[in-house]
Amino acid sequence: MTTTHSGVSTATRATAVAARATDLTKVYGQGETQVVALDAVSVEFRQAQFTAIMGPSGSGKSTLMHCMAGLDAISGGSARIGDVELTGLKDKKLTQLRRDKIGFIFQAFNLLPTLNALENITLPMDIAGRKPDRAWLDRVVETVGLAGRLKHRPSQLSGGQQQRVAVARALASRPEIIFADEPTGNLDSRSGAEVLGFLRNSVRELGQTVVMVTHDPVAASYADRVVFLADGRIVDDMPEPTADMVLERMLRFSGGAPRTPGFDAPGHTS
Ligand SMILES: Nc1ncnc2c1ncn2[C@@H]1O[C@H](COP(=O)(O)OP(=O)(O)OP(=O)(O)O)[C@@H](O)[C@H]1O
Repeated sequence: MTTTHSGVSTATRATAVAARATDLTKVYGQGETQVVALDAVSVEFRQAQFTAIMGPSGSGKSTLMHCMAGLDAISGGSARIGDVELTGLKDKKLTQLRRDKIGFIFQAFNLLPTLNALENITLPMDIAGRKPDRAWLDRVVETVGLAGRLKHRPSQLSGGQQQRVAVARALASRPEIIFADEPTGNLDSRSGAEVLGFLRNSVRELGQTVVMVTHDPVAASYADRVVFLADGRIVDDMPEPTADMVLERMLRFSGGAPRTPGFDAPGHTS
C-alpha cells in the first residue's frame, strides 16, 4: 500500500458521507453566453477524509465547492450536507446551515485586524451566540500549533500563522465539513507545508472532513484522495495520491506539456 503524506490508508477511514452531489448541474448565463460549469457531477465526500479537487482553469472546481457549500444556487441535480438537501432551503436556513455545519478557509486569510488570534477563532461562534467548547478549542489550538500566539493580532503573525488561525476558526465549531479554496495560495512553500500538515492532522486526529481546491500537486498529495475535474465533469478519482502521480495525471490533461497557462506547475498555486 502506498504511504501518502497522511500516512493512513483510505481503507481504514470511516465510511459515513459528509457531503454528496448527485447529478449536480450548474449553468451560468443563457443563450449564446451560456456556460455549463458543472455537467451532472456525482461525488461523495466521506467523513474524516481529506479530498483535493484539481483540474484545469475553468474546469468547475470553485463552482463545485460553492454549490456544495450553499454559496451558489444549483441548476439541476442535488447537493447535500450530511442529510440536508440544499435545494429548496430558504435563505435563513441556508445561512444557518453554512454557519453550523460548514467551515471555510480561503486563499486570503480573511481575519479581522483589530481582533487577536483567539478572538478571530471564536468570532463565528460569538456572532452565532454560541459558547465555544473550551476543551475542543484547546485541542484545536494545540493541533494547529497556535498555543502562545493567541493574544497576537494578525499583523503580528506570519502569513502561515495567520492561515493557521483561519484553519482553527474553521475547526472551532466542529463543522461537518470544511471547504478550503487554495488555502496555501498566498503562502511560501514552507508555511504552505505547515498549514497542509495541520489540515491533515485535523482529519487524522480530530476526525474532521476536509475538501480542498488546489492547483498544486504537492498540496494535493497531503490529501487521502484527489478528484479531477475537466469541462465540468469528474474525469478521475485517485486514492492515496503522491505528488508525482498527481503531476503525471495533470500533464495528461495538458497533452504532456510541462506547463500550460491553465494548469500550473507544482509550487505555484495562483
Ligand atoms: N458567475 C459566473 N458567470 C458566468 N460564468 C461563470 C461564473 N462563474 C464561473 N463561470 C464559468 O464557469 C466555468 C467554471 O468556473 P470555475 O470558476 O468553477 O472554474 P475553476 O476550475 O475553479 O477555475 P480556476 O482554476 O481558474 O479558479 C468557467 O467557464 C467560468 O468561466
